[in-house]
Amino acid sequence: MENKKELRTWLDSHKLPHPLVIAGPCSAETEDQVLKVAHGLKDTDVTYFRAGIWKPRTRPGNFEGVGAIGLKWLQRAKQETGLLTATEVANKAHVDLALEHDIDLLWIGARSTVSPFIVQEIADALKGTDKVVLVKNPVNPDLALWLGAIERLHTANIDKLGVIHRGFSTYEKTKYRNIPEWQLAVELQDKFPDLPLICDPSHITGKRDMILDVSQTALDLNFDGLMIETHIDPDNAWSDAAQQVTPESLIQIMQDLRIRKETSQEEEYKISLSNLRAQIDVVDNQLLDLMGKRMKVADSIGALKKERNVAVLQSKRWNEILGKMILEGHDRGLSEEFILRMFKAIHQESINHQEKIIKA
Ligand SMILES: O=C(O)C(=O)C[C@]1(C(=O)O)C=C[C@@H](O)C=C1
Repeated sequence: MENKKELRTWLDSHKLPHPLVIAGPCSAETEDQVLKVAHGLKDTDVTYFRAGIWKPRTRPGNFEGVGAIGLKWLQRAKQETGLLTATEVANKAHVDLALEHDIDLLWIGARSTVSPFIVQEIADALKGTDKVVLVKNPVNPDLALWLGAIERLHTANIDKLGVIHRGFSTYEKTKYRNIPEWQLAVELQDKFPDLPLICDPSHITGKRDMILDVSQTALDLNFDGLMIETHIDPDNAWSDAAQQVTPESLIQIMQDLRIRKETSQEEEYKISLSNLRAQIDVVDNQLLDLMGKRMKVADSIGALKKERNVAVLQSKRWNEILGKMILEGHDRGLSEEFILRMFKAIHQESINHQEKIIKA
């Protein structure tokens, strides 16, 4: 599959003066709840009203969605508010029911994107549909798997496509529910600049007070839209209570977000930017020179270890370096997360260099 301008047509046809907004409750709970949220979102920046009808839950025994009856509530919400409708589908039966009820936008969830069998089943069921179909990233940070799902839909003649970035599962405890790994979204934009890219800050953060911040980062990275879980009474929601916001908060978030232009044609801006970029180029070259030098020292250590028959990995020394660099980095305004990533990569490269020498 190749990038093409037409991938954006469905999004551009909305002619929005702001990012696309998809909002609504994590789960449809009752008809009254669905309609109240929808009315709260009427006449706002929201274009698509979302609600989960079938909920994939990590453990059994939790609320798993109201099922097909909720699709009727979505239809009623559309009639009463004019909002287009959206829901998640995870198999052929869901697709058939969603199409029967004329749902406007369907998305494939992160737990389905990991399974090529499921994605293919959904693509076959959707063949040739004129509905919008969005694919959430797989739970693991695998760009090829994510794009593979898009390709299956594209091959099934589905033209109105897009992706949703909802972050990635990790065993490590972080401030996020699902870590954003923004570089994957940046890589995806490099490959498919015209494929609409939506951010789901609700699932990335898991906490409503972080949603504005993550949404702003997404817009700063040229995302085309946001999917934000919105509930009339978030604390008492039947699923994902901590990450839902009220319609009023959503309106406030949209007001607080700064929408920046992709670039500026002003001469002064262009001159300042090119000066600064020249400085970045100089520093990048210095960084490479230093890395090259460091690896030469590692080569010498490798040769010494070979001579004395000593193991390459020296955990004590390595942990000392890490601890010291985190402190030094902090003094220079560098985050611990960045220092860890950078030095882990440097350490790995140093080990690779030494291995080469020891095995020679
Ligand atoms: O100090 C060593 O023994 C090294 O081999 C160097 C180095 C490093 O690159 O800093 C590499 C591997 C060890 O695990 C520890 C540190």
